[in-house]
Amino acid sequence: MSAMLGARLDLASFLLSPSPSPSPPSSTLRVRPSLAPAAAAGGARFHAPRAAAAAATAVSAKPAKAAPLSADRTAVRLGIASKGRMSDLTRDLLKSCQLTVIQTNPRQYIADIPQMPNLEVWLQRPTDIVRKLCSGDLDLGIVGYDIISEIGQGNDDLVIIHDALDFGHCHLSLAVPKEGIFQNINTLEELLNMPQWTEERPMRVVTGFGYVGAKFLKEKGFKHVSFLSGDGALESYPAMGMADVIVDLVSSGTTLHENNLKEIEGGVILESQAALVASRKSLNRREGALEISHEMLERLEAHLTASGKIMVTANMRGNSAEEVAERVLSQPSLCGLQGPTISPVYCSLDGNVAVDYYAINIVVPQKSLYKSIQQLRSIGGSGVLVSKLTYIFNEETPRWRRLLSELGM
Ligand SMILES: Nc1ncnc2c1ncn2[C@@H]1O[C@H](COP(=O)(O)OP(=O)(O)OP(=O)(O)O)[C@@H](O)[C@H]1O
Ligand SMILES: O=P(O)(O)OC[C@H]1O[C@H](OP(=O)(O)OP(=O)(O)O)[C@H](O)[C@@H]1O
Ligand SMILES: [Mg+2]
Repeated sequence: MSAMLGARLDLASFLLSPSPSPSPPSSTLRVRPSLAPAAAAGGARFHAPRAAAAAATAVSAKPAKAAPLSADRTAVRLGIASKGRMSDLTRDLLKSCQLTVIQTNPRQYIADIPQMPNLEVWLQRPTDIVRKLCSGDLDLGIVGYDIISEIGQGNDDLVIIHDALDFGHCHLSLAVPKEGIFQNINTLEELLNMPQWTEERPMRVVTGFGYVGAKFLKEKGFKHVSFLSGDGALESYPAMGMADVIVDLVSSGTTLHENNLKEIEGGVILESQAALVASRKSLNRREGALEISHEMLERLEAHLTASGKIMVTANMRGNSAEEVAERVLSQPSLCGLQGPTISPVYCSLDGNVAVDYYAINIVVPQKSLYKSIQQLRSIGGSGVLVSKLTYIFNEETPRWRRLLSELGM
C-alpha cells in the first residue's frame, strides 16, 4: 500500500537538528521530554491510555533524561533487537558489513563483533534499547525510527547517526473501520469534524504509540479523544467495540484490509525504517564511542551504497580512450557513478606493444543490467563481465560531517 499524503516526520530534521526551533513546523516532532503522553496531548479532554497507562507513565516518570556517564565500564555498548522481525534483519545487515555478531548461546543477551574488540553487543527489546540509550546504559542502538520517536519523546540526548538502514520499512498511521459511521470518512478533516465526538463520548483510539499518536492528534486539532493502550492485534479492537479508530504500524496494509479497516488521507503520522541511533553524551565523552560510530557508519554507507549496483567490465576496439569514452557516454545506461573508467589493453603485435582494445569499467544499477549490456553491445563491446559490488566507499560521508556538526565538533 502506498503511503498516503499527510503530515510526516522528516527523518533528517528530527533529533539531528542542533536545537529546537522556536516554532517547529507542524510536521516535525519535537517535544519536551518531560511531557507525559496525556499532557503532551494537552487539554483535559485528552485522556491517557487506560490499559497500559502504567507503561506510558513509567516512560514519562523517568523522562528520557540523560543520566550521568557511567565511568565503571570501558567497553562501548550497542543494543540490537533480541527478537522479532528486526532481530535477523539487523544481524544480516551487520554481517553484510563484515560485522558478524557472535553469540555463543541464543539465550545469552550479550554478544560481540570480533572486528570491534571494544564493542559489546546487547540483545534487547527495541523499546528497551531506546530507554537504555536515554539512561546511559547503552551508547549505540539499531531500532526503528518509530520506536525512537515514541520512547525517546524528543530527548535531545538521542542523535540519529544513520536514518535509512533500508529495512523495517513501515509507517505509523491512523486507520478507521470501512463501514458504519466511518463509511464516508476518507480524510483526517472529515474524521475531525464528525459530530459523534464529544466530551462525554470522545473518539477512542487504541495504540501502542500513546505519545506520538496523542501529539499528532492534538496538533491536528482533535479535542475529544481518549486513548487505550494495546500491545498487539490492535486491528481487532474496533470490531470488538473497544475502540473507534487505531493508530498502528502499516507496511503491506494486509492486516488493515483483513480486519475491515482503512487508512485515511492525512492520517500518516510518521514514516519509519531502521536507524542507527546514539547517545550524544556517549559520543562526546565515552572513549572509543565516536571512533566505533565512525567505522560503523562508513561500513554501513559503503554497503548500502553498493547494494543494488553491479560492476560491468567489457572490452572495446578503438583508436583512443577518448574516442571509446565518447561512444560509451552516448549511451544513457552506461554513464556509471562518475563516468566510465577506460584503460588501454596492451598486447604484443609482431614484437611491439600495441593498443587495439580498451577495457571499460562501469557501475550500474542491477535493475538496468540487461539494458546496459544491450547498449554496450550496440557500440561494439565484447567479453562482458558482471560482478557484484560489496562496498562503495565514497569521500567522507555527509552523514559523518552532519554528526560532527550536531555534536559541535
Ligand atoms: N509490519 C511491519 N513491517 C515492517 N516493519 C515493521 C512492521 N511492524 C513493525 N515493524 C518494525 O519492527 C519493529 C519491531 O516491531 P515489533 O516490536 O512489533 O516486533 P515484532 O517483530 O512484531 O515482534 P513482537 O511484536 O512479536 O514482539 C517496529 O518498531 C517497526 O520499526
Ligand atoms: O501492513 P502489514 O504488512 O499487514 O503489517 C502491519 C502489522 O504488522 C505489525 O504487527 P505484527 O506483525 O508485529 O504483530 P503484533 O501486533 O503481534 O506485534 C503491526 O502492528 C500491524 O499489525
Ligand atoms: Mg509486532
